[in-house]
Amino acid sequence: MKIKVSMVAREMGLKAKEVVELAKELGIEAKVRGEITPLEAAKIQEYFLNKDKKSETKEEKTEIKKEKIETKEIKESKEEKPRRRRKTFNDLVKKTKQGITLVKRKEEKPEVKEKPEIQEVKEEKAPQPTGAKETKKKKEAKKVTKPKKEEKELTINVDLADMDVIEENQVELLDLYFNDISMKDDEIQDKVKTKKTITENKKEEKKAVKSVINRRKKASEGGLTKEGIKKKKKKKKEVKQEIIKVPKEVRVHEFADLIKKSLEEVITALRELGEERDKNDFLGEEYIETLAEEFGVPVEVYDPLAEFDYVKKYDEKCANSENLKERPPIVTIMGHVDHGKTSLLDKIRNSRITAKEAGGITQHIGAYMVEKDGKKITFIDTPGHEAFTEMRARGAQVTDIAIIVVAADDGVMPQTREAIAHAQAAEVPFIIAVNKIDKPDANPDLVKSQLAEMGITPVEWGGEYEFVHVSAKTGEGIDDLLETILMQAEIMELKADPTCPAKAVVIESRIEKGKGPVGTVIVKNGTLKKQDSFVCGITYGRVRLIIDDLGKQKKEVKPGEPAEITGFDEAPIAGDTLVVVESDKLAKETADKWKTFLEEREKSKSTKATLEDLQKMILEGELKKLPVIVKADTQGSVEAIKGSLSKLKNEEVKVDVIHSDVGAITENDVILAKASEPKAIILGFNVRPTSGAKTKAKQEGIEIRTYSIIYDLLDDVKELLSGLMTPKVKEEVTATVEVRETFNVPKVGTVAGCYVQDGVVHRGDFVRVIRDGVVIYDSKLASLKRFKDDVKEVGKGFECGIMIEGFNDIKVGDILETYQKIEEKASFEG
Ligand SMILES: Nc1nc2c(ncn2[C@@H]2O[C@H](COP(=O)(O)OP(=O)(O)OP(=O)(O)O)[C@@H](O)[C@H]2O)c(=O)[nH]1
Repeated sequence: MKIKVSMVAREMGLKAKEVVELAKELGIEAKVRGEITPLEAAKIQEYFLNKDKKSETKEEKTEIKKEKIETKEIKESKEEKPRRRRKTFNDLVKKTKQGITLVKRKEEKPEVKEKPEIQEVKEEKAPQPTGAKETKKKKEAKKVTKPKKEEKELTINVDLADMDVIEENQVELLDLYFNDISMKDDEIQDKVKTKKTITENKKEEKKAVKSVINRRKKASEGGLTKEGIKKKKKKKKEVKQEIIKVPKEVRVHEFADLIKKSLEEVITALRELGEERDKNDFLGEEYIETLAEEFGVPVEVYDPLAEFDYVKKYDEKCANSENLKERPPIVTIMGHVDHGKTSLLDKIRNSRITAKEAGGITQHIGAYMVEKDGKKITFIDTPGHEAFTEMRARGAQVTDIAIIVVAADDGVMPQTREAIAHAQAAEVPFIIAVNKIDKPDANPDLVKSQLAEMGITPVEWGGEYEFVHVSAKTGEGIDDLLETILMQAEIMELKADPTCPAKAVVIESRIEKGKGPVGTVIVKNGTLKKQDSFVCGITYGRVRLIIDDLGKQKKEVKPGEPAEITGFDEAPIAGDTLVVVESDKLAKETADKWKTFLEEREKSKSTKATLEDLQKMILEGELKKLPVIVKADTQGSVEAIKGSLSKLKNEEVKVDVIHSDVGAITENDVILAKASEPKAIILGFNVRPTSGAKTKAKQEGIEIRTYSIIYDLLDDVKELLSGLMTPKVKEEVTATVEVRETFNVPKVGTVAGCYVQDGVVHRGDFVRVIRDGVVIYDSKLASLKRFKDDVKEVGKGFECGIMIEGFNDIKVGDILETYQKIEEKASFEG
């Protein structure tokens, strides 16, 4: 990738001509309207900064140390360039998500506190290079990404070599002062994988639920309400009361039991908050807290998962590791049937064997490592996206980089699209390996244009995706592929701390005669050693044997490396995470707790339907989109449906097509739907699910809907979206009541003697107090009586006694307007 001189100039606050002159002084050839490499840009900038520094030093006539100068510059740049935008975490996320970008960010300097804001500059689209030039450019670009001593020595703080393509026409400079760039690699990885972190989701959930509660409580606002007084009084009592521990996921009836209230009381309290829930519904954390306050019961909400989640505990413990070291990338190969996935895996493995470990016997353990230019790469030996997504669905994402194999003589096929959808859904960057390039009818350009149509544009066409021409038969391009993988790994800065206890992911397992349960694991962090006690999902054990992919016994496994281990109590499940713990006892205890937790969670989830889940999520502000998978009989239908679905959106909800393709609904679609967060709904047009897909969908609680008329499909989706939208609340006035007398009842409050002028007053109605034509209070009826009896309703022309919740200042002559709130299902207009 090259950068326009004009753009470099703009970034430096100079004219292009001045940049050309600086370049000349450095012996770099540059033209005002020309382009330079990021490294050249970096050199120019450093040179310029140093020049500047010298002149400053002269002026001040003081010897200032280099670091000080840097700090000063930072401050100055902050003052001088207020337009600069600070690099945000989202930018980092964006960066890593976008497949291959071309350059590596440099080490940041954590001690520097000042952070200049970064300016976004527009880059004109690079012209599409052709032929030999194209290859040259690519090579040049690649060169820039390699760790160069020269680059490492640079002390400049804003480095154009750190430029990163963010959007097609944009180039952004990384802010090297941004402290978070020093985030541990695992953190970055984790954050990248889950676009929204759990904490973010929590915050949003809390915010959303709070806003629902606030909205619905609006009626009782405006002064010290009875509830408020109640709360204050009860708070005093709380001091003496025992704190009740309530699990985060609790049903209404379980909550009632825990706080020793009747189910009726809890349901009524919820209703008063505007929430219609039945006994089996789950309460959100916010409702638990609000209800507890209402009842004056001190509670402590705890997350049962946190107690059992050994992986989370491990991550917390090892989060601030200071011994991060580069680790090998973990690669999965995916693609259409017969496009050469297995052949490619074999070729890569054999090239390693023949070249390096001649005589070594390849052990098929489910993963293997190769070395290229002194760096290791781990390949997962099970090609295909099923295993990849199954693992993700189990919460473990082991793959760092995916290779999508496309046969050059066959082009993009359904499973190519599927594989891409799976990688994209998992936010795993991918490289396209255009295979069978040796074949006479190979047409790599066709593959490129087919993928470009899907938005997967090759780098040489100005896009972001690396395409590598390979032949699994002749071995052509394999080196290039490995180089590209390493380049991507470098961008991702995959790091781990080998000094920590190990965390590994199981990728395969089996029971072997004489050895017992055997599992292949890939270590994600720490070093796994013989005799380590571990927990692994619901199983546990102690590492007895470690065998590598060449069949050799080993004493330990380092981060990024695969190995087969024995010592499990039971066969582990692929996708489960193994974590080393202090003792066998703790390992067993943790595994048992995990098992209990999973069983409980399974029980509690079993009554929840997908749609209900979605609806609840949207009500709680968690969900803004309805994830769907579209399968249809022809490409034309797929496009038409996708086009129409994309238009179905409003400010609250929208459809998110996570995958679409021609053909029957398969088990893979179900797996993908399951791995989506939240689970996706599968829409079939003129196609049906296979029996395997039907069974799997039933097992996994995935909804499949099939249609033969597009309008029916769209109507149904609109209906679903309507169901997911927050219901509209309409007010309906029930009566107009005149206050004719007031009575002060000691310890009870003011009772208004009223006459119903119009309509019918109901117990439980809301009420507005109108004095001299102005609404002075909005609340609810606390009681409705005829003479001394509580009544359900009082009609026009009758007298009644009314008390208003939280309001005693009622006066003769006040008019009460009673009303009801009617929830109307929102209707999606689109
Ligand atoms: N000429 C040529 N043939 C290849 C190449 N790669 C694979 N093949 C052939 O293509 C066929 C399919 O290759 P596989 O490696 O089995 O393909 P796959 O994608 O693993 O297939 P499945 O495992 O069935 O999904 C085999 O006959 C291979 O010999 C290649 O680069 N060139």
